[in-house]
Amino acid sequence: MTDLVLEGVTRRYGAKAAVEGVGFTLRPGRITALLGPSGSGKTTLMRLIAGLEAVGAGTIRLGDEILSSADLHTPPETRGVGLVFQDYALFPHLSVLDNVAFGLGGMARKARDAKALALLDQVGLADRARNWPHDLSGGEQQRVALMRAMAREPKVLLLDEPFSGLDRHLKGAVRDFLFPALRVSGAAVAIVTHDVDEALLLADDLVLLHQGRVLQSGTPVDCYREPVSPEAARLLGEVTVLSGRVEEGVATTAFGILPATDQVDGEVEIVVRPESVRLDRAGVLAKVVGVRFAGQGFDYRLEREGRTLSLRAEEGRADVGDTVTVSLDPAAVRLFPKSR
Ligand SMILES: Nc1ncnc2c1ncn2[C@@H]1O[C@H](COP(=O)(O)OP(=O)(O)OP(=O)(O)O)[C@@H](O)[C@H]1O
Repeated sequence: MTDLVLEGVTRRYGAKAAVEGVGFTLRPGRITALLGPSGSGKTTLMRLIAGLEAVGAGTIRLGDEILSSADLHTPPETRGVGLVFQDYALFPHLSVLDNVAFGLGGMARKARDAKALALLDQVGLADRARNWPHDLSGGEQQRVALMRAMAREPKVLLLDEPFSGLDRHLKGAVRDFLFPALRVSGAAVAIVTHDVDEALLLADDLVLLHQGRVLQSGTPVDCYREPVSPEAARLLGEVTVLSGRVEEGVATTAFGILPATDQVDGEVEIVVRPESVRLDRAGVLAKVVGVRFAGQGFDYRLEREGRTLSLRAEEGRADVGDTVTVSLDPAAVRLFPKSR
């Protein structure tokens, strides 16, 4: 099993770079989520890895084999890379079984059908083998499309928004079967998603993209807890960026002071997530300007000195207009020297 490695990958459309100097590694048996706002280059990267686009600069290699460089381009069909797009289009004129068997090209018919049936069985659809795709629900079609891609035993599997279009319940069901199956298959898997919670929950690795560049890559825990910049932090959920000033190891903010012994004196940006703000009798006064029930808890909007901040609390103890006392959790907030 081999790593898929991107180094310095650039692709331009006219004067504009859709991706620029991108490097990351997809590892066998691991699922890497590409996360980033619309237009950050996620789909372009998938197309480059699949070989549907040529790179302008940089290399894409599978182990020692170069798949793409400025002067070399392996065609998509010989890369060993499987691609499943959002609309997971099955061939409407082929049965469910034949759709999966389609991926098994060179085999004798009987062996091919037996293997396709075994794959369908893995996802609980063996009894639907003789159906037409349109007889199946969206979630079932999704599973068939994935099995069609997996039938070829790709070394790399790319999934572009595989869960968009599925309702919440179906998403859960598809994910529960899919992710363990993908890890066992040993393929290096990349998944494009807009859903931050999904990426944090399910991926082994993240690649955070912004304007065609990688802001940060690493495990979900590392990316969430140790963002490299306020921009990277913003990609993984709600944050407030407070400005502050460090003097002699102490940062002063609108919401109180923080230890900052590892910071040089000067202006800083402080990344605060809702769960890094605590209701604290010893804290500073803040006014509640919004309360929202969020299922597992309550989201408060707090205001102090003209700055607002979100706080997540288990109990709904305060209403709009109330005053509460809060502090920032020094272990959970992150300070960055202010970029000029
Ligand atoms: N064929 C193309 N011609 C011109 N520009 C393109 C082309 N494909 C992509 N781009 C541009 O490259 C940038 C990256 O696009 P890409 O589709 O990769 O982003 P994305 O992160 O997948 O976005 P989304 O989440 O909206 O799908 C965008 O600015 C897009 O307009």
